[in-house]
Amino acid sequence: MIVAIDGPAASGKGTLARRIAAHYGLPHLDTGLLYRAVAVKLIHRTMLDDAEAGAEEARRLDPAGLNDPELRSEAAGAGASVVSAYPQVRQALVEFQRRFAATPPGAVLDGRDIGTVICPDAEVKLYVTASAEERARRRALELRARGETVDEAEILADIRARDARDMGRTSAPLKPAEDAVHLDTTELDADAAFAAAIAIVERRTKAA
Ligand SMILES: Nc1ncnc2c1ncn2[C@@H]1O[C@H](COP(=O)(O)OP(=O)(O)O)[C@@H](O)[C@H]1O
Ligand SMILES: Nc1ccn([C@@H]2O[C@H](COP(=O)(O)OP(=O)(O)O)[C@@H](O)[C@H]2O)c(=O)n1
Repeated sequence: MIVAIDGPAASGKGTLARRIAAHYGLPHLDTGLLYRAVAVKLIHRTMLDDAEAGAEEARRLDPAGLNDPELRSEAAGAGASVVSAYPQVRQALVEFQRRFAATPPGAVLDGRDIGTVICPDAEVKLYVTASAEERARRRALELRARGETVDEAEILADIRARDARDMGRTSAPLKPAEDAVHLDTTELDADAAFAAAIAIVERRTKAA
C-alpha cells in the first residue's frame, strides 16, 4: 500500500505520516528532507540561487545524511522552498522517491507533490491542512522545545511566504490531488488527527 500525504508547512503531515507508517508497518519517507538537504548544501556554498548546482547536489544526495539536525532549522526550510521551485532539482529527486514508494510492501510519503506527481496511483491520498495561525503556533512550540528563541509573528510570515511560493510555482505546485481526501487538523490534536487519518485509510482501502 502507498499512502501519499501532502499539505502546507507545519500542518502535521510528518507526524501523521510517521504514525500511519508505524501502524501499518510501512517505511516512511519525509520528502521535505530531500529538498532541505539540497538547500543546506547550497547555503554552505552560498549558491542558493544556482539551479544547476542544486540539480548536481540533488543527483549526488546521500540519503544516509537525512538525519542531520541542521535540516530541521527554519533556514533549511526556507531554503528548501527556494530550491524546490527549480525544475532540475525536482527532476533529479523523482526517481529516488518513486523507487522508495514502489518497493514492497509500499510506503508512506509526505511532501507537497506526492499525490499529484510522485505517486499519482497511490491507494490513499491525504491533503492535510490547518489554519496558518495554528501552524505557526505549532512550529513555534516545536522550535522552543528544541531550545531556539523564536518570534511567532516571524514564523507566521515565513509560513505564509512559503505557502505562496509552494502553491505559486510552475513546477509541481502544492495542490490537492483530485482524488485526495482533505483533513483539516486546526481543531484536532495529534491523536484525533491520527484517528481521523486511519479512518480515511481504512475506508479507502476497503473501497478499493
Ligand atoms: N494535530 C496536531 N495538533 C497539535 N500539534 C500538532 C498536530 N500535529 C502535529 N503537531 C505538532 O506540530 C508541529 C508540526 O508538525 P509536523 O508533523 O512536523 O508538520 P509538517 O510535517 O506538516 O511540517 C510538530 O511539533 C508536531 O508535533
Ligand atoms: N515533496 C516536497 C517536499 C517538500 N518540498 C519543499 O520543501 C520545503 C520544506 O518542506 P518540509 O515538508 O520539510 O517543510 P515543513 O512542512 O515540515 O515545514 C517546502 O516548503 C517545499 O517547498 C517540495 O517542494 N516538495
